[in-house]
Amino acid sequence: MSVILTNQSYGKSQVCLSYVTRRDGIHDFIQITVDVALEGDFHAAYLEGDNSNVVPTDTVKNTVYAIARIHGVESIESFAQHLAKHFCKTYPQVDSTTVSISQTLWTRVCRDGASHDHAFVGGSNERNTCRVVATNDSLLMHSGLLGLQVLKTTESGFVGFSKDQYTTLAETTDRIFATTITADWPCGDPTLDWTQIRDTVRGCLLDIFSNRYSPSVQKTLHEMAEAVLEECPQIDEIALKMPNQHHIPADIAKLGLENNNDIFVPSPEPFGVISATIRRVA
Ligand SMILES: O=c1[nH]c(=O)c2[nH]c(=O)[nH]c2[nH]1
Repeated sequence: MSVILTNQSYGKSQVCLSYVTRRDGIHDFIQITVDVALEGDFHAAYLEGDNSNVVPTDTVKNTVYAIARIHGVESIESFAQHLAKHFCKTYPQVDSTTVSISQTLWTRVCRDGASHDHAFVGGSNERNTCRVVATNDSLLMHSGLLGLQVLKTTESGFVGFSKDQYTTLAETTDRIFATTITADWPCGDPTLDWTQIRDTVRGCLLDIFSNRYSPSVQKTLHEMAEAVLEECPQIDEIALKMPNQHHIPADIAKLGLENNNDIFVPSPEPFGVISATIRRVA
């Protein structure tokens, strides 16, 4: 039988690192999980068992910590950039390196308006994300966030949809809207303040979600993306994914009781999946 190796990459996943910055007794804390994938001239390892070009994934893991020591972790984007460039610069057999980072969020403890110097609160599933793809002469960067879980108890409806013999969904102009937002946007310019841009994006997403009537997840998603592109001239495109996490009115009529639109069954599955990419046109 004749076969062909059409593509290959390898690396290390889920490398966890925590990083403390100390400035005048005030500490910052960043916790990240890093995935690194290398592409390049590794064919001989697959085809002949020749490992001479293979940078062990164990070395890849160690390099994550070494680059943190050398360059620091000022932002996930700057760290991903240093790490991705390192493999391309160091190993001629590496054509391209993809570094994906997910940041676990810790917020400073605040009491009576004062932020604590070195104590933080965690616990949310929200993550900041980035993905960098580097070669020796190109750099592709994306920033993002995921796990931003939001819900509103009114100002959402869904009417006028297509109906056929299988449609049972009732029209409503007052329903619960719950979703967990994933957002991803290209952010190639190395002069950008990625952290500040992410804060603005997050603010726009929450503002539109909270303060505009939603005739569908689709329309709200589009309005959220439009607001981001309007507020952030540095971003030309944003991809959003917003599952529709249904809270279905409980059928208590069969119990002889009336549902006043206040008793719901949270329904984790199945769930609607709504996603789109919206781009600025000149
Ligand atoms: O906002 C919505 N969009 C849909 O496409 C859809 N489909 C559905 O059953 N409920 C909803 N809600």
